[in-house]
Amino acid sequence: MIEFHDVEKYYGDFHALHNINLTIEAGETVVLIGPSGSGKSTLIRTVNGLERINQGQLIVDGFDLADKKTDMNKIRKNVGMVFQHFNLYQNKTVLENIMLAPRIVLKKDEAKNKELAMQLLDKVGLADKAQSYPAQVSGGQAQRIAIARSLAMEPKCILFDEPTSALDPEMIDDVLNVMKDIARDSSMTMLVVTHEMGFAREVGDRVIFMADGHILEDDTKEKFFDGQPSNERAKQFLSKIIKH
Ligand SMILES: Nc1ncnc2c1ncn2[C@@H]1O[C@H](COP(=O)(O)OP(=O)(O)OP(=O)(O)O)[C@@H](O)[C@H]1O
Repeated sequence: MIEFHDVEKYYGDFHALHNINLTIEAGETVVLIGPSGSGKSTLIRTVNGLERINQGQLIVDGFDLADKKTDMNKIRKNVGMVFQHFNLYQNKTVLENIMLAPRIVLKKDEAKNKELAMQLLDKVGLADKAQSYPAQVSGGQAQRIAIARSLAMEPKCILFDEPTSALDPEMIDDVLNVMKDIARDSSMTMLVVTHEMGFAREVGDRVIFMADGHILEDDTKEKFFDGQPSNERAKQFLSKIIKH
């Protein structure tokens, strides 16, 4: 479970997150949307400690992230992240990319590590790429490998920061389908920043709309898409993105 209580985040003088209060239950899939610069990335990056909060309380899986004594390595083991750019190690095979963190961080047994890595590659439809190098796969394939790499740590929660926005259009669906599979696994908590409203409609539990560092709307997807958001800016944003 993730709990934000009165969270504030500043970058120097710039107030990036205002009074964030939010509870995300284990297993939920929450989609964050909003205009550019509204604080979506900042918010999800606080969950694994990539950005520290300045005020308030943020509890992730029982750990208080505002407490300087909290061991951030424990958080990062439980909270995976997939970025817009996949950042695979170019000089390692696809299989090695997936096995690296569990080997180093979890000290996982080699045979078990390899078994899970191959299962995950199969899950993302790329078992035949195990011995390839990142330069030999497409962007969409690289992103699916990055997702498998994140899952190999067996996290309880996974954060996605615009995972499809750097991809060619024909590759987006393959990545979204992998993400939908993960979302349907009720044990995984997912926070997803995306403009893919089809994803939100199909597998999201909740939709959060942010603007200027504020959460202006936090609805079930049914209320957000079918019942209309109550916030005027959220309404305008929605009509714009649905049109495109
Ligand atoms: N490291 C940083 N230092 C200073 N300002 C930052 C930093 N990171 C983000 N910001 C600012 O904080 C605000 C929120 O940025 P953030 O990336 O969280 O927004 P976003 O909603 O994810 O935007 P986008 O959709 O464009 O990625 C923006 O005004 C951005 O310029």
